[in-house]
Amino acid sequence: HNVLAKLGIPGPKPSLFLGNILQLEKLGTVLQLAEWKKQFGAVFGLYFGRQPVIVVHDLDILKEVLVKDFPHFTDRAINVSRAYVEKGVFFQGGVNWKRIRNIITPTFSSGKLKLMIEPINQCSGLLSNNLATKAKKGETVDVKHYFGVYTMDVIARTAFGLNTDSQNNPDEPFVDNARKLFATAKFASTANLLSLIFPFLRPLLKALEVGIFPSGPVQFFVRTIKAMIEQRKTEDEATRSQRTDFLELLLKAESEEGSDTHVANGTHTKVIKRLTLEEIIGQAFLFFIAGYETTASTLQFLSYHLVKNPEVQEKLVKEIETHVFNREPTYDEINKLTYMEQVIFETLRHCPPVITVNRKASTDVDIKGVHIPKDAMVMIPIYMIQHDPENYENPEEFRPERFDAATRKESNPVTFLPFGYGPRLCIGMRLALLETKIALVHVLRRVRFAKCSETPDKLNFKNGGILATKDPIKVAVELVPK
Ligand code: HEM
Repeated sequence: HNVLAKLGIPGPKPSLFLGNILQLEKLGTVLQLAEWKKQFGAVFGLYFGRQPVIVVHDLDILKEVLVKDFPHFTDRAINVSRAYVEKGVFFQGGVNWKRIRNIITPTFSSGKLKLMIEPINQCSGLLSNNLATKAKKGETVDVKHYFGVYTMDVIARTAFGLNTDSQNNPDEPFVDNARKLFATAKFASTANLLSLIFPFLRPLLKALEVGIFPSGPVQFFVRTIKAMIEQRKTEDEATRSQRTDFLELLLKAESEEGSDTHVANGTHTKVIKRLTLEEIIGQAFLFFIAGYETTASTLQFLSYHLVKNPEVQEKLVKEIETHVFNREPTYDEINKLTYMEQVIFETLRHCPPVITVNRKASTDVDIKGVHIPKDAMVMIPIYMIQHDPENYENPEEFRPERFDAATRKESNPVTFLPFGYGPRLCIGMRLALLETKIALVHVLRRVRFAKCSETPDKLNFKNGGILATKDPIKVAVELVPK
């Protein structure tokens, strides 16, 4: 606990075993980080157990960490310790991260996304029908629930070719298990705390299969993915060649031949391009969890902002009416909805679903007078950066114009980080934007979001690394006359 002070990096006093974890848990990441920024400035240090963490708000330093010095900051400092899950590209580091990332990148190309338009339109059609039914009954809506079942259906169809009907089937196990995964996933789980305080316990915790994610839902997803893979292997060539989902692309990579040479610190390593079965399951699991919660949260916060800013909702509706006639939107039409993109970006600025991301230094690095020691974690406080009045004037106001083409051109890209930045940027970003836009086109043709007596005046966030409100966000939905 002297490491950072010796380097002249100020910060709150850590407690003996836990460091500063309990302070973050008690006040919540958003409020506690804001408090410390006021006290210690743009760069300060804390400890997760024994792990030194340098929290950086300085945009120049961040750019170096995320882009220019990325070779020294490729890894995240996250310990998931659970079979299959840890193989997901999000959790991998170094050579393995690069290999898996290269293999799965084509899965999210524009060509592949175009193939997903049809299933996403189908899921969005169901979503708008369900919201219209609620409107007819005059009932209020828990928006997270409706958008959560929508994003689960989208990911099940686009990633696995599964025709789940989470939107109409309240017992659909995918949604139930995904919800449990996030409701109980805790950074401050006993297992995680133990592994931070006593790093030598990590192999034992791994063997015992304990980590951030609860075991029941993880086992459900792993079992389901394994069964889907087995099923695919029994299908004939013709059936499989029709399949265009992510799982099929991952399975193709299982039989891929060839190798690449990876060069790091003057050492050449031969890297096999192929994915192992365990790695395929890891990626498939990751797509489920990454694709569900984040996009559902975005739609949830967006509808809340539309309720609070009716003029934005009307402008959005006008744009939809101008560009997308009364039928399923095409890929090109979706790309013309520039105001909608501004509204989505402003939502992601105001309410980034992921509050912070981290990078771990693989060697000692000096950036702008700050010495970052080997193995220290650099924390990128996304929420704070996007709410800093130096980066955005009156940051608490919802103003989509901040993202019009001219203003964006002038702005520093490191001030907008909802999908991260640099070579480890979110791989599903374009899919997330696409499904958000298609959902909005369908929904706003049928209903408008409006305030009800249960709509909160102010969002009240829970503790944790994912931005979630303490109480469900409820709004009214009003039917658009035909
Ligand atoms: C609005 C929705 C989403 C948000 C806000 C979001 C946010 C993020 C963030 C902040 C990161 C870390 C980036 C970094 O470290 O620089 C990330 C990584 C990732 N995301 Fe997303 N995400 C979203 C949707 C999706 C979807 C739909 C998928 C896939 C189905 C996905 C898959 C991934 C993967 C695989 C990574 C790990 C990339 C790597 O480590 O190389 N995300 N996402």
